[in-house]
Amino acid sequence: MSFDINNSGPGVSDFILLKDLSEEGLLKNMKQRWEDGFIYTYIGNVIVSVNPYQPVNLYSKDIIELYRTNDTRDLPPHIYSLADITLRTMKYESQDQCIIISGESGSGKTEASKLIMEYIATIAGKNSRQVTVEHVKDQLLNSNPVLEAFGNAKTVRNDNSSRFGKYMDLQFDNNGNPSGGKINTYLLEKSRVVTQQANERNFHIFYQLLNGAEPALREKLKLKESAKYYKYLNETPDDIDDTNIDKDSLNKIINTMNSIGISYDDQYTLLEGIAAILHLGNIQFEVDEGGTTPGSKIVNNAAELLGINPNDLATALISRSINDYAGKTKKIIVPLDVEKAEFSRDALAKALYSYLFDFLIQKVNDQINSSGVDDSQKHVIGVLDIYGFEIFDKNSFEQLIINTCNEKLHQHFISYTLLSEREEYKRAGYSWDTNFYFSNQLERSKEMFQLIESKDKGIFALLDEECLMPVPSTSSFLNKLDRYHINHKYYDSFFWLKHYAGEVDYSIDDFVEKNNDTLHSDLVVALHSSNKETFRDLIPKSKIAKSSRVSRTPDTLGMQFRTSMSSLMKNVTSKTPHYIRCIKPNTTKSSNFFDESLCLAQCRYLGLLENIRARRQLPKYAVPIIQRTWRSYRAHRLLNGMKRSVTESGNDWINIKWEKEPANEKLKEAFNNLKYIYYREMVK
Ligand SMILES: Nc1ncnc2c1ncn2[C@@H]1O[C@H](COP(=O)(O)OP(=O)(O)OP(=O)(O)O)[C@@H](O)[C@H]1O
Repeated sequence: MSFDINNSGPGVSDFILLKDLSEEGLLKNMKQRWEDGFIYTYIGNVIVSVNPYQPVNLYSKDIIELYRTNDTRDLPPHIYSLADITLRTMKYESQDQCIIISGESGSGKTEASKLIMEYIATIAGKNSRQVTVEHVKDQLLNSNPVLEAFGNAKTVRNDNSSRFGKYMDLQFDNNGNPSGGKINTYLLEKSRVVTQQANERNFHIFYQLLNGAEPALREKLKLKESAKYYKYLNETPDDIDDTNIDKDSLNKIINTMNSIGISYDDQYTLLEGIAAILHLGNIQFEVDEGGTTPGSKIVNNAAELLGINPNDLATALISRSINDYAGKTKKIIVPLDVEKAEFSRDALAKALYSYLFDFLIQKVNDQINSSGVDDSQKHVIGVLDIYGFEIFDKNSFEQLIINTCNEKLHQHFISYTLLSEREEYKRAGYSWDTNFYFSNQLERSKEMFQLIESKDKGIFALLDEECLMPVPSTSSFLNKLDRYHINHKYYDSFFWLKHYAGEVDYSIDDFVEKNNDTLHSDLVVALHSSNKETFRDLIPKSKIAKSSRVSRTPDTLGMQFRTSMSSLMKNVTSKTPHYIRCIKPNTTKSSNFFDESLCLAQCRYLGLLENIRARRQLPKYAVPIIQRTWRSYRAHRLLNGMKRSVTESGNDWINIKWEKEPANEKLKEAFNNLKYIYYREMVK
């Protein structure tokens, strides 16, 4: 289907106009539009996007130009419209903005974030110093394939699934021209480095390196040419299909790293680290008279690449110093059995990968962060592309973390977007009856966070407490959960949580292990003894400091998660939010099958129907939707507090009459440009 400026598609292009306000009505409209190639539909100023699973002719410079120069509400619903509003609001209100893209894996979040960036990069620099703008734009867009190589993987749900949350600030100078960007990442799925589910792959870069490296590079990194030789990669029967793609990809990645200014040395460090991880994965432990020993040749390979003395690496893998609490300040060395040594090895591989990932992000940021613009002169548009709610057959610690993060974003959506809007209407003198769904949801969120996060008896706190025990165990953790929460209405034993998006049965057996899954101090010390400065510098300073102390506070995964969540929420809540809700139409990546029950489940947990209902409760007079020009935009803001009444004009547009006319001429003129869409159905 090609883009037609005058065709907004079948059904209603804003769900608020639905005649049949029911789940059936919502799905019918969504299906009908999707089948005809209309993948976008509004709910007021939220965009619902349904993955087309095929190339669509909706994106081009010409179409961008249309959205830039027209009142976007006169055009078919489009992600460009949301990008345009965001950019204008940032410019004209001098306020930081944030676009939150949510939806489950494969629903199109990353594609949406790229489209937003393209739109902004294309139009933001109009009439400005073109060279700088082009540079920033290239840097921003080019960083994507590199981040995807290290942060994405093939999963059963998506061939190119982001296994991390990405928050990108697009920075602008005072004139609204892009001046740079900054990327923050969250919740990298480190466990994938050492194990993957059937038919899934490790992060792309491993295969790209193995299949794409020239013989000389492969020799330097001591790598064989196929994924099948590596334990961390060998669970993927369909790898062969991807070999050629991977081969080409490494060249592309290297070219892109060159183009965004990542030095040869830094690139080599990244690849050396990746190779070291592959060697680590092949280390097997045996038991002889002296206790556990690792296979020496492989240890040598990994140690050499990491610049560590092989004996130091081997010792750190097979033994561990622990705090002697009786003596308060002493550490004692305990040997590890094979299972624990394997655990240490995997912990090192995961930590190393996440350090390399952070290193890459820092290098990209060094290149895209705006220099020469002082912070007070910067405005930003943040784009958040993060995992959606997850319910699998087996839900582990990672799902608890991801789902808690989604609880936070859901709470933010309700409290910030809908309630703050209600307040705005109240201030303008209109009443908007309390919406029970939303007040209930807020109450529910409060209770849920009490259950999950409360400092003393919340789930994460109890888990940390368990991890501090001399012999932590799943059953003792479960007993604690039951003792404190068995009567909680969102909790049930063994252990089950009632999230806003559905009930999730968590497999608790490896929670303790996973929560404790951080690098033990001997491995930190070993890595820090590297004779290669870059590897030494990879380790966060706080880790190094902690490794030299006796500490009673565990540095658990849950704790790291809470810290990173609070920084994410701080970032998001300080900005004006805009929402894109992505829907995945089926699980087979098909462009012609709309799976109604799958879509319904997503509509439910995204709260789409309730969102529509809330919007329909807005005052029956008129709903200001969009601003035609800068002047009318400003007028809208200035006139917002004035009472107004409306008369029906017989079509979708209304005449508005202000009770008090604006005093000054300029405003009057602007006022005449002001356009309001009228929701006929809402006038009873
Ligand atoms: N607007 C679009 N036009 C065409 N194809 C699309 C569009 N959006 C998504 N797709 C297709 O769907 C695939 C999955 O989309 P995407 O990677 O953006 O999902 P995601 O929600 O980011 O998934 P994950 O959470 O696993 O990273 C894309 O690789 C692409 O093939």
